[in-house]
Amino acid sequence: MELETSVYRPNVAVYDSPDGVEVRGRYDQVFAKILTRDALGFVAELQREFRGHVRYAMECRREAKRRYNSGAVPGFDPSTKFIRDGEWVCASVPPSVADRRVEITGPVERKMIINALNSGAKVFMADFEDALSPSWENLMRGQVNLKDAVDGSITFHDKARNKVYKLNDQVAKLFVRPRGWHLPEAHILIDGEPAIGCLVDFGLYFFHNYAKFRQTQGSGFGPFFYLPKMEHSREAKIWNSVFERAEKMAGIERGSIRATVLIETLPAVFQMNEILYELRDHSVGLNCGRWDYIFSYVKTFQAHPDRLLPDRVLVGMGQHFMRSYSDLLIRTCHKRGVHAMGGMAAQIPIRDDPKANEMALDLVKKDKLREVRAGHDGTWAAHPGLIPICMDAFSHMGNNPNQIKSMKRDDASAITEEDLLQIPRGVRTLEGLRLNTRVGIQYLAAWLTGSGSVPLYNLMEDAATAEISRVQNWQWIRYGVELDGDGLGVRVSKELFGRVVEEEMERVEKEVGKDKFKKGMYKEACKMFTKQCTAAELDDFLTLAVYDHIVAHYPINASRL
Ligand SMILES: CC(=O)SCCNC(=O)CCNC(=O)[C@H](O)C(C)(C)COP(=O)(O)OP(=O)(O)OC[C@H]1O[C@@H](n2cnc3c(N)ncnc32)[C@H](O)[C@@H]1OP(=O)(O)O
Ligand SMILES: O=CC(=O)O
Ligand SMILES: [Mg+2]
Repeated sequence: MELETSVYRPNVAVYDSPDGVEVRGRYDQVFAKILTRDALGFVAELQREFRGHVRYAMECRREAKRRYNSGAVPGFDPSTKFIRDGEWVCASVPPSVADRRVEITGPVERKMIINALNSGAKVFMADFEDALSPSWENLMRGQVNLKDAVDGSITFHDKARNKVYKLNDQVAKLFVRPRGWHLPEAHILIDGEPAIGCLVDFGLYFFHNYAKFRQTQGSGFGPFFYLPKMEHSREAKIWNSVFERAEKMAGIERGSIRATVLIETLPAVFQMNEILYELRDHSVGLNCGRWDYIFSYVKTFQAHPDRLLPDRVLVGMGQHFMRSYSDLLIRTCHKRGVHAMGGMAAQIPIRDDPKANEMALDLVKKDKLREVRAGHDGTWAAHPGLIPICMDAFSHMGNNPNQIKSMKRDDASAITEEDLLQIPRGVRTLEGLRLNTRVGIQYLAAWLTGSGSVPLYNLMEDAATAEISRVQNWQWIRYGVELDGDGLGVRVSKELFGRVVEEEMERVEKEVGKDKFKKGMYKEACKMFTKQCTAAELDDFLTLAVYDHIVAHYPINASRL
């Protein structure tokens, strides 16, 4: 089916919602096939059953933040030592996803979904999170697209190129990543309050697709999910209960749904066993979400001026704390019988510069070889052009679908709290401040206009990478960091940052061209980014702080005419 959403027409119709549910997003006949009374009813049930637990988990995050801001550091929890030391394993890996050596990721856009499923990767992670700007249009089109993808009918007509896209016979296995627990969905009110974003993403997708997915993709298992940005096993426990509730509603066997948790916050690295334990009947591994992990390191230590990061470009997987995190993740997953997935290299193919392209691809190759040799069972690719390189690197596994049994990494059991927290080495420079600024502003301008992942300076940028730019700037300004490089002892201040912003905006205008600059949301993004970087208190999430700017409520009075 070709997706043709109707043109905006106010006051024509409203969604058929159950009691207590109000949809405030634009009405569209195509969206109405997703926002059915029964599907909304299921989302409302999830919200009512779990909202108290989610509220408590978010309060615990705030309490942990208060402790870190008073000087504490995260560490292993003595009260759950029995879980870390215990000899339990997770449910066995479903055969349909035993081999996940290369996973492509991308937002839930129609053409991207078809391209990703056809890309030759083993898995496609369809993203409602880091790679998606969560506007009503993007979210609802995403749901429509996924439904068409699961039932195999998805097509896309690129009118400019007169090219029709449809699925190949062989496609990647689909995983879906809902938003993190912290994000609300302002277009759906349940009992008068905004719905929890991830329960909307999960609930609607599960409701419409579980039966078909299990038949055509999961060989009796599924659907499959990726779970982002958790900080504690209590959050994994909520997901486990959500899965059990969904399985009960669908009348399918407990343990059918499987999920890979991203370990992408610093507190979560101390909870990997506990997270797997909570999800042991529904787990299919952990993944090194390296970009959010770096963001989380800065955020966790926002009040620790003795733990500042060097320039963003220097915080790679070679830093001791990053290597320790990935090694311990491999060891933990393989001990528990599940996949230890690698992460995303930010390089993407560079079309107009063969030499630069060769260097970028070489960096990707090295990163993937490091992952497979360390014992990872698979990796992420941001672009179809990277899949051959990733496949080639993971051919190191030979004919084995994964390394769960063969790479135990017992040596990594010696990794300590100090290893995981070790301060990364490197310089802090004016160029680092400049790069953070021009990337952060351009990313935000794209996000405000509906794009959640963009190519900038030949790298993939998404919400996680932009967060690093924001929080690093904030921290450097907050502590008046002395910059390395010119021997002048220049310190970062609001005034210096103000000049950098002005100069970088001029540069951006030149680079994108006056016309695009004027028509885009660069000035608005600049204002918001500057405000965030200079705020007295660090906002927890950039996308949460600016979310109101992409909320578009359907005119309530018109809808009742
Ligand atoms: C930190 C994290 O969370 S990482 C995970 C989240 N981030 C992501 O998923 C990023 C995914 N990648 C992307 O969004 C894109 O590759 C970008 C924005 C980085 C680059 O996009 P572009 O510059 O438009 O790519 P480019 O022009 O080279 O695309 C060429 C073709 O590849 C396709 N393509 C590019 N990336 C993808 C992808 N990830 N999945 C499927 N198809 C893709 C394009 O649709 C295009 O197809 P076409 O030739 O049929 O028109
Ligand atoms: O989601 C992945 C990350 O690196 O962040
Ligand atoms: Mg992430």
